[in-house]
Amino acid sequence: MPDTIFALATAPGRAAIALIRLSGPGAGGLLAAMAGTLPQPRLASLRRLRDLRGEVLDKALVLWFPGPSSYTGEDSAELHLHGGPAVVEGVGDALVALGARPAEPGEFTRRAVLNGRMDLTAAEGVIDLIEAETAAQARQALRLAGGGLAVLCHGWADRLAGLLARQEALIEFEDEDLPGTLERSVGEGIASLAAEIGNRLEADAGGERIRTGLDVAILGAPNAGKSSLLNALVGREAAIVSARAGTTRDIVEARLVLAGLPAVLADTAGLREAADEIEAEGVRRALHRGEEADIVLAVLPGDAPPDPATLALLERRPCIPVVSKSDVGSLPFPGALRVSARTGQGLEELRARLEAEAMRLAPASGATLISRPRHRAALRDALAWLREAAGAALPELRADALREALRALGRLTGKVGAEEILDRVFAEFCIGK
Ligand SMILES: Nc1nc2c(ncn2[C@@H]2O[C@H](COP(=O)(O)OP(=O)(O)OP(=O)(O)O)[C@@H](O)[C@H]2O)c(=O)[nH]1
Ligand SMILES: [K+]
Ligand SMILES: [Mg+2]
Repeated sequence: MPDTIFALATAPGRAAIALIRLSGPGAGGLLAAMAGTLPQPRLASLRRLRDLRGEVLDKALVLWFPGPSSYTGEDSAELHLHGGPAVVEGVGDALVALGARPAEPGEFTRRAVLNGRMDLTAAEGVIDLIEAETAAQARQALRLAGGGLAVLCHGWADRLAGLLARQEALIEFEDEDLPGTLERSVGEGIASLAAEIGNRLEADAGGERIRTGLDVAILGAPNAGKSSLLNALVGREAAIVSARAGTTRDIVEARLVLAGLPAVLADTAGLREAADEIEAEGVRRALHRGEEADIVLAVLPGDAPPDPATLALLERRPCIPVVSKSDVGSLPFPGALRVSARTGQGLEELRARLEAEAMRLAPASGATLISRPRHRAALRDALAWLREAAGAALPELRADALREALRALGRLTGKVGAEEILDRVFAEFCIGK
């Protein structure tokens, strides 16, 4: 029998209200012991809560959610306490004395998954919703938490199971006169399923970026005005600016939101022949960041000829060329945006360009469901096995491949290999959820 667990579900510290949740077979007994009697299910009741000695701990709103129609699927309760640390501690102590134990991070949602109240992808949506910093992220998380991916996967798994059953019939009754249409229909079923999964993978290409946000890097020669540009874009003095070349030696990060997506804007050390090992490390970090970033701003000072290192960078990867210091010079450069951190000229256009790029990389329509590498890997696996099944030379091999495709979908929804995958997923959770 599972333990009865409890946790503070609201943020710790002083607040108007602190919410403690309870879940497990002992939840009803605990609630009755503290509140006198069990209140009516799902109706808020005002009760005095007492400890084992009968001492009043708080006057609180309590809710009773008998299983299985609760968040976790178990008997559960909520205590809406006055939000002082002493009240919360007193109630926690009383719950422990009555036999409950503090919950592990994510343990409530984990129980919900184990009790079939939601699948693993919906649980991930719950974490994402808690972590969401922008509207686009929240929309994506809500769709996931609402079972958007789960419903798709269950539909695919059902069809796959049907195909597998027909394929097995083909094997079992090989000598009998099964209609050739059966074999053909299995083949067609595999092809249409593969096409659907493939389309979804393609349509959701930017889904992971919506969840993780975008990486934007500013690169260019020393004194090109990179740090000034960072500060101008984020509207504060995040990086040190000076007339001395080589001011920035390490990466300086600042956050901003682009078209509803969180982004990290990274200022880097100027690209140059380094004079010592610290400078060399700075340049190495800059170049590395430039390779990894989703978007690179290649800054060329408007009052000097373009430098070879920045030109080489522009050759190597797609960048947005930016001519800086447009108030003092206007180097002609094809396709470049002209900006001045000093006068603010061109900053609006640069921002618009960044937003357009962000939308191209991660369509923030909220229509995406694939939001993690785990989702993509499992669907790619399922797709690879479907293709294997389509090309299989023997009926037995085709059945094996279909079984593997079904397992891949099962890993995605948490039906297969649950424990270890659950551990990994719930490691991200906070306590009380
Ligand atoms: N006139 C003018 N000067 C600018 C502008 N932007 C930067 N500067 C000046 O250019 C010099 C270098 O600016 P930084 O922002 O430190 O340049 P950086 O590329 O970060 O330099 P390093 O970190 O040393 O590589 C400073 O003296 C700035 O005041 C601008 O838009 N117009
Ligand atoms: K500088
Ligand atoms: Mg700098």
